[in-house]
Amino acid sequence: MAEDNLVHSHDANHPANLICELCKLFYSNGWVTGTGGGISVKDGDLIYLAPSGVQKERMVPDNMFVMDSKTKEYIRRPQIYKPSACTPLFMAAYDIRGAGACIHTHSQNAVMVSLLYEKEFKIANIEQIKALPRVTSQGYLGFYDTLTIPIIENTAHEEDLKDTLERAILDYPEATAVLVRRHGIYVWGESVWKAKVYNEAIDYLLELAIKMRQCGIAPDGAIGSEKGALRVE
Ligand SMILES: CSC[C@@H](O)[C@@H](O)C(=O)COP(=O)(O)O
Ligand SMILES: [Zn+2]
Repeated sequence: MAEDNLVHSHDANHPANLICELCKLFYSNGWVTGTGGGISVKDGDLIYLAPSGVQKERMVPDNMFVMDSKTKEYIRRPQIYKPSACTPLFMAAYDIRGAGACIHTHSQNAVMVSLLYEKEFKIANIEQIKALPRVTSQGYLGFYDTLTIPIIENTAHEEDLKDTLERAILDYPEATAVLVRRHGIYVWGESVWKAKVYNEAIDYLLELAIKMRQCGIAPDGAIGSEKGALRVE
């Protein structure tokens, strides 16, 4: 079809190629196994989306949907597939935050944290926090800052998360991610590479927080508060 030139490129950084490459990487981290999760990339006025219900690590550029971000109409629509059920959630990150890419994972670290925390996840005083943006002002969080990620309730169907995800994005203007209880996480960024780094840094911090709690250390505790836990002097 004529629209094939929208997804055929020798450029490794073309969004259709990047979605396939990154989903393989995410699969190897256990983030998009069993068809769950995915990633969408925005390139100018074009939004690239994966098909629904497919093995995300086996996708090829030909499988990609392309949407016009202004009209919200598909300008490339592979007939044998439906677009990802995450599409309305990805759109929330594009429309409300002006994101350049949005990642959705079913990371077990995200699911575990959603079970351990009520309304929001917090972690402080850990070096990896410095990989995350301030969002409402220039620059990145500092070592002494607290990272906060809101948690919303899951719904029976992915697309029904849209309203609560949008509410959380508006209620937490400093957040670059939203956790979905018993489901996973949405992480977005200004570009595909920033979204990738934010997702990696957040997943690291979620995993660390689970381990800290297992050792009786509060992830958002003050420096030194861990002394009462397992530390041997
Ligand atoms: C294991 S099914 C998971 C889906 O319901 C959904 O949560 C998901 O993340 C992927 O949706 P998809 O429509 O395949 O892109
Ligand atoms: Zn999902």
